[in-house]
Amino acid sequence: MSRLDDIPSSPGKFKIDKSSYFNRLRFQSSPIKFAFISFFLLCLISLLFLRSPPSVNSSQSDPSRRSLRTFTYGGPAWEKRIRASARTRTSSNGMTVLVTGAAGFVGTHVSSALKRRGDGVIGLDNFNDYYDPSLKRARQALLERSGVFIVEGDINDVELLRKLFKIVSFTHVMHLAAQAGVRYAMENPSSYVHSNIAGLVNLLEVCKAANPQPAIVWASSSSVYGLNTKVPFSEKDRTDQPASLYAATKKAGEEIAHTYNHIYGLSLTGLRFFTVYGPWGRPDMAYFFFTKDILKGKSISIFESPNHGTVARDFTYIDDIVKGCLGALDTAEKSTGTGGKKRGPAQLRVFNLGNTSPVPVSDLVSILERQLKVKAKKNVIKMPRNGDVPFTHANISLAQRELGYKPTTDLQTGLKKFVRWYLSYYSGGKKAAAR
Ligand SMILES: O=C(O)[C@H]1O[C@H](OP(=O)(O)OP(=O)(O)OC[C@H]2O[C@@H](n3ccc(=O)[nH]c3=O)[C@H](O)[C@@H]2O)[C@H](O)[C@@H](O)[C@@H]1O
Repeated sequence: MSRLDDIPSSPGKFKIDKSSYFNRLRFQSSPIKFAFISFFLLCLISLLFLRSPPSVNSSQSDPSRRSLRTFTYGGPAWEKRIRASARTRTSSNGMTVLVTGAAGFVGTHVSSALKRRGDGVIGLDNFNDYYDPSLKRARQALLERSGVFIVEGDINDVELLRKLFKIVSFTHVMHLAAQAGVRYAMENPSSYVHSNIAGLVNLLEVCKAANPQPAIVWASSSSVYGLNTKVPFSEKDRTDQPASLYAATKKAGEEIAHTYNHIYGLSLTGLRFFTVYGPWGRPDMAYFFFTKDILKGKSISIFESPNHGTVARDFTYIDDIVKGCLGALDTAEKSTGTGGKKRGPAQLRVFNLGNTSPVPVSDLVSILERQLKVKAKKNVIKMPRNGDVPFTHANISLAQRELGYKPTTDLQTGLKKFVRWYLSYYSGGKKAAAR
């Protein structure tokens, strides 16, 4: 029984009055009818508009829950900054590199190293808030002082990418923009698909259509080895058992790279980074937030594998990674296609960039304790089912042979540099870290 039927007095009359009123509206007054329908449609459109994802220059959408922002670009002053930043110092054989994710940890260091040696560099970054964007802004300011301009935009923005390729004839793309982090993939899976798969495809689409096509070097990850137990991890080992969605998207990226190399003749080099750390690092990584928490007197969780086994990582210092990136750019052959058509076989490579000496996480904590001169409040727990793997260990002989890659910084030395930077960046040490 509907609630209307509960009305005790004259329900018929009530109903008759109501229907005759609507009958009058429907059949006798077309202007009122028109106004009523228009108002209804307007409300519906507004509702749909408000519910749809925000547009970025109206050519892209961002399903990530974090990056709800729009970008503005264009104009003669903007183009002038791009041209200035892209200028090479050594006019003969300098590269012109588009660095995506330039305000990120590795992106900042690579951009700065390229600029220092005279290459032309244009950065691209969407400045999302996966971690404190003010750190990204500080890195941007650092790069600006050395003459690197970062364009604010997303790799999914096809119009922006086309525009950049129209203004600058990039010889290389160093693709570092990605949704990083292993554990966050369980919280926000779509951001990984958006950046690491859709974004990569979008970028490769623009690269394949460019004339000339650039050579592309991009960041894969040690996480592609997943549950592989054969150590040290070699590029020939199986990578078909990813333990996290993050790893799965990086593995997918390697397959996508194969496709674009095969169909369009794009020169592609994937670099499997092994837990990169150092100054200007990522606050979502363990060594970074352990430092912060130790200084704040907060307890930290140290994971252990089943049967009290240690969890270890082949921690790799940022300067060594930068050398590997530059080595990959320097040895990258030209793409063979033009304007979307393949003209011959092109280079396709994958390299491990690790340190070759895994260190237990508990040792990492001991080193931090010594350098911070503060005892950590340790909470040893069984590794949660969060996508983490128990250990990583790189075999780097291929990168050594082909890129001249030779890591020289051990964890103790690298962490010392990180801690020095951390304390000076969050000046005031303990006090500032507690902010
Ligand atoms: O090598 C890689 O490819 C990956 O390296 C890191 O991932 P991860 O090695 O897991 O680095 P952290 O998140 O800094 O963790 C380091 C170690 O600390 C452990 N950990 C982490 C968090 C925590 O609370 N406790 C803890 O013991 C982890 O299990 C891991 O063994 C990066 O976060 C990834 O983006 C990157 O792709």
